[in-house]
Amino acid sequence: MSQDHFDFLVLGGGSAGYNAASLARKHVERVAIVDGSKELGGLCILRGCMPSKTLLYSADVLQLARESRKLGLNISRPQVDMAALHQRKLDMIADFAGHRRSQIESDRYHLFRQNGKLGPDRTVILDDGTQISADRILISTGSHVSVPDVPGLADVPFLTSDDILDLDTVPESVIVLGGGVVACELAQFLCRIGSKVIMIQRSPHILSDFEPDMAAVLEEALIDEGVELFTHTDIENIEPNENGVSVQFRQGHRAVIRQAQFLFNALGRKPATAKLGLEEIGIETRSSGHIRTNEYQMTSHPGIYAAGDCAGPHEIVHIAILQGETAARHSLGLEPMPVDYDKVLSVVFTDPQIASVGPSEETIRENLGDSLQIAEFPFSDHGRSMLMEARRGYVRLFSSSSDRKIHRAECVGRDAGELIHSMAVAVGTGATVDEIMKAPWYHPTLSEIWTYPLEDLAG
Ligand SMILES: Cc1cc2nc3c(=O)[nH]c(=O)nc-3n(C[C@H](O)[C@H](O)[C@H](O)COP(=O)(O)OP(=O)(O)OC[C@H]3O[C@@H](n4cnc5c(N)ncnc54)[C@H](O)[C@@H]3O)c2cc1C
Ligand SMILES: NC(=O)c1ccc[n+]([C@@H]2O[C@H](COP(=O)([O-])OP(=O)(O)OC[C@H]3O[C@@H](n4cnc5c(N)ncnc54)[C@H](O)[C@@H]3O)[C@@H](O)[C@H]2O)c1
Repeated sequence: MSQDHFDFLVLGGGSAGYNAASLARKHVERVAIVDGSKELGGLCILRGCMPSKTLLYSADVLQLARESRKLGLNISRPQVDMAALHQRKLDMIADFAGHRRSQIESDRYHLFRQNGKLGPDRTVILDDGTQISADRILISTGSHVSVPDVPGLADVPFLTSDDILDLDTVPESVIVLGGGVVACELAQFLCRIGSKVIMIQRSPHILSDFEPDMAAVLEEALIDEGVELFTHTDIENIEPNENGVSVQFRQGHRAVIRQAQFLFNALGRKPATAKLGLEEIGIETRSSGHIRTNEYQMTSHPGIYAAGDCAGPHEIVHIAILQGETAARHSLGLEPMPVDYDKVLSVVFTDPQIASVGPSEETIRENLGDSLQIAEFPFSDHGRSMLMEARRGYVRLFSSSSDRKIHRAECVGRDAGELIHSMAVAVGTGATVDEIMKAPWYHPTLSEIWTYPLEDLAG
């Protein structure tokens, strides 16, 4: 075998690519990782999940301290120390990234620190013109911030999530464009550290991919904390002014103008597929730019797979890893399970947190028809959440009178991202209400809240 030919090659060494390479390396000798980023580690570690959750956790503690009087405590003037917060984030990320870098740079892999594009016959052409090839290739190039066609947006300076995660001072005021996951998590963070935050969302409610009831709880919390929230808007113009930026928009018949020191573009991400030469070798993409794959992550080109944000349909790390590993397994003849999104698990790390598992409510209603049974319980009536003063939110279960399985679960409230996992086990394994009821539930825990809707469904 030639020195520049590999058994398995990943183009992009983030969550999808690295995990696919790691799995492939257990079965074949020559595995190549091609990644041209300034720093190795991928979005999740460097500019996504880990830095954002590091900062959000501190902001949650700050808020708890601010609300401590409710708990009979007197914590005077809690406030953020931005220099220390920023340094802690840098240290945390350096640690995670260092670990990943040592894995990728180990002699288990052949690492090429350049960007690449696809050539004919399963070749990859690196930036310096070198050509390498492989029996199997995984495209896992991730995504970048999108700049949609909003009037004026392309002509004004704006911050992205990368900039917010790297702040070492508190911005005086920020207009957040969008109401997706990034917008909600980071708008609350900005508000809690002391910025005046104005949020402008096009859809009728924030988190448009989530159920309206879930979003409503968070909207109320954001407004109570001081975020000025506009939903159902239509942006007409964005322009710079001497103090920063001004955004002109309509909300119904009302014309509104808001100004702030900074604009934060949180209008979503686009797959990083434009410069890969996909069209030239016949790899199909969707209108969104995502690479079209089947349930084994195979593209339209034999021997070439795609996984993670560049393939979609979800931009979530555990899905990127699952897709990458499925591609590696399939390409090596290891007969993986096909990837299906029926049991998709989502968590939004706001406060209250928002979490769900299973198909959307609309799909469940279609699938279950008259057999659908729904039961719910509010945090405001549950002993543990009451004593924690965590009264916002609810849990809701969707079952069927015919198979008695738990098909979907929703949780909005304190630690929802942890609480959802017991129901993720139920939905993931196809457990029935009666089977889950047999589990012991400790008193008084937050988890115990699930027993109320379970008992209702059990009749
Ligand atoms: C602010 C923020 C917070 C997030 N929080 C969460 C969270 O809490 N939980 C969660 O599940 N998800 C979260 N996500 C989403 C998650 O980070 C992504 O879904 C995930 O990291 C995508 O992994 P990936 O492997 O597809 O891409 P990436 O990790 O982006 O990896 C792609 C790699 O490919 C490289 N590359 C690109 N083009 C080329 C090329 N031509 N040649 C060679 N290399 C190339 C890039 O440099 C990069 O290293 C968050 C995202 C953001 C922006
Ligand atoms: N907790 C987590 O798991 C987590 C955290 C952060 C990000 N992520 C993932 O990262 C991805 C990116 O998140 P995001 O929030 O940047 O994107 P998103 O797609 O979730 O949200 C983008 C928002 O911008 C709005 N928008 C888009 N184009 C617009 C336009 N032209 N005019 C007005 N509004 C417009 C959309 O309606 C939406 O509300 C998501 O898929 C998300 O799953 C996950």
